[in-house]
Amino acid sequence: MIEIKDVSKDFAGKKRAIDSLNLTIPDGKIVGFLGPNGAGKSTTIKMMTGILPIDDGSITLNGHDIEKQPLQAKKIFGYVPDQPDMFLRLRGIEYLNFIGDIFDIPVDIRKEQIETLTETFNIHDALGDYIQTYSHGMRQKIIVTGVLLHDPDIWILDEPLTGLDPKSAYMLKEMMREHANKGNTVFFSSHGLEVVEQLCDEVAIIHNGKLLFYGTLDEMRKTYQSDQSLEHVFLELTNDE
Ligand SMILES: Nc1ncnc2c1ncn2[C@@H]1O[C@H](COP(=O)(O)OP(=O)(O)OP(=O)(O)O)[C@@H](O)[C@H]1O
Repeated sequence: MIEIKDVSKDFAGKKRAIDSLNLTIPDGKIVGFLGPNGAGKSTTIKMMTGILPIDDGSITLNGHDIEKQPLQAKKIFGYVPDQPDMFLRLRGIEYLNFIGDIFDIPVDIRKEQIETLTETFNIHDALGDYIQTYSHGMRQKIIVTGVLLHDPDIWILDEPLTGLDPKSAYMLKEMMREHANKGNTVFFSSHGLEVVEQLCDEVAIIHNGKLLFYGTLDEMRKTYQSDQSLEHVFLELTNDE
């Protein structure tokens, strides 16, 4: 479970990026995080993962405060950033072994998992290459593989499906469902409303740093007395005019 309590964030000289955000993301569900460009999705995710400091409020992951207990909190989540341009000077296999080392994954289990996951995502043949030479989708897949390798309870994924080929996107969606069905937390941001409609148990919609809606799609339709698609309600909700 992720608990965001009264969180605010300001960047110097700009309007408030996140404004008193309260959101509890439960276990056992896939929760989609939606909002127009600049709404505050990545900023929220970066505060959840300890990349950005929180100005006001607090965030806990399975009870561990990300700022007060960063090591405990960081052990239990995996994060896929929206821009997977990291560790570019490492070869794919070096990156995965690095993840294996920091999370103490025994070498035999690690080897087997790397084999299976990279075959699934079709990047096995590129493991000896530098990440620098990977395409955007391949970079995403190596980071997703790293997350799956250490098998954290909580998955936090920032636009994980953007840039993935159809088979890899399908596999990742299946894995997300399986992970949630086991009682874990899956939270992901997306601009793909159809994917969210198809995959998520609940959605959170943010706009101008404020939460506009949180609940199931059925609840959303009831609240807004609409039998229309998520796209329709989303556009209505986030229309500033
Ligand atoms: N490092 C930063 N410095 C200054 N302003 C920032 C920084 N990061 C984000 N912002 C601002 O915070 C607001 C929220 O941005 P954020 O990246 O969280 O939006 P987003 O919902 O993830 O958008 P997108 O869908 O385009 O990825 C925007 O106004 C953005 O300009």
